[in-house]
Amino acid sequence: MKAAVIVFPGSNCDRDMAVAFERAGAQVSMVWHKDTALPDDVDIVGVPGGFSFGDYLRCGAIAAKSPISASIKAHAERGGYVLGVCNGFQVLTETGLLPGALMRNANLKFVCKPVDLKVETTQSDFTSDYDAGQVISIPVAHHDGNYTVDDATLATLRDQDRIAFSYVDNPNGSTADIAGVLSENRRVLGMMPHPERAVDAAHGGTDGVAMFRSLVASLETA
Ligand SMILES: NC(=O)CC[C@H](N)C(=O)O
Repeated sequence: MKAAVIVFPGSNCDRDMAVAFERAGAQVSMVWHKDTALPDDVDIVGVPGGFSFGDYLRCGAIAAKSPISASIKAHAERGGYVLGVCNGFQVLTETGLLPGALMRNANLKFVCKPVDLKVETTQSDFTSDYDAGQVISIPVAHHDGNYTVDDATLATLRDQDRIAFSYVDNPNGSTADIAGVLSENRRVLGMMPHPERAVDAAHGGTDGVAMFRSLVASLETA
């Protein structure tokens, strides 16, 4: 299974995401944002966390205009998998691959701590190794994590079972406590918490491992 992890100026979780994929058994290439093409036969693109372009304009807005972003969009539009974490989730909303926007945290502060998440759906290759309703602990680290959608979009996300994770104790003001959402075809996941920072006992927890393992296992058998 082949993964590509995108590197923007200011990415800081790119290596962590690569290690998480590698430990789950994926072959990983790092792809600079100025490249125009993804490696051949890539199964999943990881859009990592960080502060791309210093968070100027809006978090993720400049990265969404990088040359590689058109290829990420094309990959998703032909049914390819994409995982966007934190700044990566912000990039995916800015490209239009996922609905909604990540606004400034409700308390206007940077929040950096492990949080409890409820697994809202197991109907995706990202979440199938968890149990429905399972509570997992995954770290957050952001100042613009306040996921905001209008009522009609929220109703669609609920009707289509596209809320992947919700916060048990909402740290940022997100609509309906949403921590992560899936695309309509369930192959693009964006989430503010960092599963790649929870894949080793030294991280203080390993609840992120199941996501990378289930992805690699399902993409290998696909
Ligand atoms: N860890 C991250 O990816 C942070 C994303 C973004 N820079 C924010 O603070 O909201």
